[in-house]
Amino acid sequence: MESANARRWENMMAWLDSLGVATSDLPVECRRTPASGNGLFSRRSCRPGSLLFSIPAKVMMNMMTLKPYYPPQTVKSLSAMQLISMHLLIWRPEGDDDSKDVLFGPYISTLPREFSSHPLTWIVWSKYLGRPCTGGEDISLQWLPPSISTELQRLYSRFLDDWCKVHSCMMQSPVSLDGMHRLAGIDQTELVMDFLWAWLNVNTRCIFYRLKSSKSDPNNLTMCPVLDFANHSPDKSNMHPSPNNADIWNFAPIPSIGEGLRFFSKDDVTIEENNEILLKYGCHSNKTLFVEYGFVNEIHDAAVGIDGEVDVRDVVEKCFTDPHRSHVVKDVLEKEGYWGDWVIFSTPEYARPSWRLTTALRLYNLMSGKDDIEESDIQIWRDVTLGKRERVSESNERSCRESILHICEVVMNRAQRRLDGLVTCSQVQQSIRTLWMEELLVAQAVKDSMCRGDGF
Ligand SMILES: C[S@@+](CC[C@H](N)C(=O)[O-])C[C@H]1O[C@@H](n2cnc3c(N)ncnc32)[C@H](O)[C@@H]1O
Repeated sequence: MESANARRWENMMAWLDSLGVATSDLPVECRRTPASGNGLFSRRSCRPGSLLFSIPAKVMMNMMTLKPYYPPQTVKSLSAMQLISMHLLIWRPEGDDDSKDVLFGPYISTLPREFSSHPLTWIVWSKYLGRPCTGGEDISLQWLPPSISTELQRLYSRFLDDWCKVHSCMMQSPVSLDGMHRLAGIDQTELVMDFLWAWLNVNTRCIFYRLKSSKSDPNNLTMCPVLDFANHSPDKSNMHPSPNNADIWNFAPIPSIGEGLRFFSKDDVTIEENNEILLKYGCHSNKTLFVEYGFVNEIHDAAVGIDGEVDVRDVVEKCFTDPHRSHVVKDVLEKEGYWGDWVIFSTPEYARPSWRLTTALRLYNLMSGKDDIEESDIQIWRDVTLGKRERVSESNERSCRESILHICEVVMNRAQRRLDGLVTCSQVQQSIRTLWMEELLVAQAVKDSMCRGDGF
């Protein structure tokens, strides 16, 4: 590990020790990985189901541990995401220095110092600075598949909403922390860039942590030292958190900051010395991984078929060429809850359009050649959606199959063109290639399935 990283890790260990967390015998440590930044590695062999490390509640950064240090109206008006991001904004380390936060400084100092390879950075740079991101990848946002761009715009809106909220909150009820002096001297654009750094740290590192009485409360999240060095693997994860009482009994934790978290090796896995400790962040698509975390799962063996999906909404909307028919179809689909979220997907076992996509195409094709749609026709279509009948008609099914084939052709052609154009390959470009490759392979698999006459 580079010396700065090693020193920051050691400082965090000393800080944890000072707060009563025994770290001298910790079986894990931070090391540099070839392609995933820092990672967590085992210092010795760990038996299946053994405790790897415990993180007490008081060293986690979340709404409850930050609450005592901010005015009540600030805490009340901000979400957990916003409050933690604001705290990081205030205490962002300057240059290569350590964070001056007396509460969480040694932890904050271990966080990544920049996010130039994260796609949200490219969008914020282009909007605020009017130029591509430097010091990282000169990647044009135009290279991204359309559904990724749409999702990235949504992330950008979330980021902007949080920034507006934090900014107005800091204006209305100024926080009297020493760290505010640093912010007073910087301009607005720099401030947004600092908030971007803070927000991306929270968004890429926060985990679910029960703090509220409702399980689905969005404020049930925390930053967790040590754990947040763990990288993701979809199929080789060897660690899991153990549920605590609040999770098991489904109530807000006592005490209010929670009981902390304990992490175990999986019951069927022996972790050998020097193995990387990996978590599964969730069953996320590559679209989500790329937009939220800035990386993708590699495609390992395309020959056996891939687990993948392609959001084809933009292609479908372009297929809806007849403006009158499209308008009526959109109306019905919106009313019945079937507008958008249309994907084709594949697994090694099968490939097909999603039910929502098939449902939309059935309705569109039902209207083929008609100026208007009869309620009785809609009822037939509705009966299919409700499982009361299998199909609208044989010819409607054939037209849908043709529409799906057309969608696959469009997706394959544009993916191939993009892949031909993306020749130089940095790590970021490799991720973008993987996104296009997934589009190509999934569309090919769905096309093959349609040509074979498989049901959908
Ligand atoms: C919780 S942090 C993990 C620690 C992080 N690697 C670091 O250097 O601090 C999550 C971030 O790690 C990186 N990451 C995690 N798993 C990865 C993987 N399988 N491949 C590439 N990058 C990964 C991504 O940048 C992601 O946003």
